[in-house]
Amino acid sequence: MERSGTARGTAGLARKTALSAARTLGARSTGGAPGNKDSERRCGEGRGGSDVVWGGSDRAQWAMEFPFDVDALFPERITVLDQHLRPPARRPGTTTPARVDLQQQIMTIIDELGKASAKAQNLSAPITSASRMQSNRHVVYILKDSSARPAGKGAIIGFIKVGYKKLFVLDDREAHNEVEPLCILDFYIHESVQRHGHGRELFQYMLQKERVEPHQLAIDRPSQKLLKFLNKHYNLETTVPQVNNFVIFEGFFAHQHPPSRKLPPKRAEGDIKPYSSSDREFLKVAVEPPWPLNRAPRRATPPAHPPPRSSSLGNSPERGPLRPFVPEQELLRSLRLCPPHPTARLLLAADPGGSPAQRRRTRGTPPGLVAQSCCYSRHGGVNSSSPNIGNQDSKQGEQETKNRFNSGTSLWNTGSLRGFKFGHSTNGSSLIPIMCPTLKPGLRS
Ligand SMILES: CC(=O)SCCNC(=O)CCNC(=O)[C@H](O)C(C)(C)COP(=O)(O)OP(=O)(O)OC[C@H]1O[C@@H](n2cnc3c(N)ncnc32)[C@H](O)[C@@H]1OP(=O)(O)O
Repeated sequence: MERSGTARGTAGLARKTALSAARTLGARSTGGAPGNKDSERRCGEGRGGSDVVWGGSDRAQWAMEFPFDVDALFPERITVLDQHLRPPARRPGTTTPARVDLQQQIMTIIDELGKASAKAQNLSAPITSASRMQSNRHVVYILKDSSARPAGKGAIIGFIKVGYKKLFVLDDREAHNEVEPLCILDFYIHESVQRHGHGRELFQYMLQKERVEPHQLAIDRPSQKLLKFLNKHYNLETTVPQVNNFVIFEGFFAHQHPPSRKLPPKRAEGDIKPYSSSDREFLKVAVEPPWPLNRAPRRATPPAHPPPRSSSLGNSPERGPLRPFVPEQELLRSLRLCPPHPTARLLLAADPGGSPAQRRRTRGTPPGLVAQSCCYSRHGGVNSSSPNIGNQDSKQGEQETKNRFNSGTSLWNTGSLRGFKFGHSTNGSSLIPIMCPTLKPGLRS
């Protein structure tokens, strides 16, 4: 009996929430100082022309309303939630609904905040949701509006989500450092109350609770607004260029006390992971690389979404989408299995017999071919500028190349791609990489 009652309650709540979401992000953007109804006026300037109510009072508070009592759910002005999403202890004397209902309410709030934040940042999908919270060790700080009770239920102003992440960051001498700083992962204040100091209040509270200094933080793809915010309130301006999506500021390496844990010293370049996983990775565009790299197995299939953010400042956020790193051996294996590219076939057809010219070049391939510098081209194709062209009689080179790939056929250079040189066997059966000299972690689109 009780169960079905709870289920009905949850379904009712979900229905209400869905209705509400259809109106304005699941939570009604409503505001207005209590007792200030006369000065209220409706306007369509809110998000998506939603039912935002504007008030004329200086003390007017605006925020996100929910169809349940947010004020009772979150007794404190700022509530801290971890992956367990445990409802905070309620004020004495308040009726206590079933725990499952309270948790459902918390999940609704987080989901709606995540959607609102994504919309504010032009992200194709929320990076904050109840389910993502439950599956990560992140912490969310939620700021409620304690003064405005337009419907007697309180309202939510915004949130900040943080979490520790292992990152590979470059210092100002471009040395790699493996660290685990506290990262700002998502941050949002409702549009109607931005630039009222709420962001600072929340940020400051988080800094105190987490016991960190602003310069010790890493920021996951900060927006322009956040960069300005950090500059204004914390004098954070000069960034240390990175090859991943995180932004760190000058001073990050100055104090290596916790929570930024410096891990063992610089490794050989090849051992360093090419990027540090951002919470926004899953939003990235699946940029199809030219064949044959597009045949390489991927660890994750990124959804085909538009770029996660259009406006970002600094070095790291402006970089193009990163792709999951394909281990070298895996890549080589898959490349050997790849069928020849149609263009390669055409070239071969136009230049029958694997092209004597090509063969001559191949014969001239010196041993140095396998250690040329990387000359990445998105378009691949024939690399006529190869410094190897013209060295025709180096049998030693040919032999070395043959031995390297056990192919038994001669190779000609068809181009280079992301640190790999590609050669095509003269029987046209496969395009294979003939070098991978300096697979630099940072050299991505
Ligand atoms: C890792 C990430 O989470 S990146 C995503 C960050 N979030 C967003 O961009 C979502 C949209 N923006 C927001 O939610 C808010 O503007 C926040 C969270 C960035 C800041 O919260 P606020 O309550 O507005 O900040 P607060 O009032 O304390 O400080 C205001 C300062 O922030 C900066 N700022 C806030 N809004 C803007 C804006 N629209 N344009 C430029 N700067 C802005 C300015 O420095 C501003 O000072 P100013 O008004 O004197 O110019």
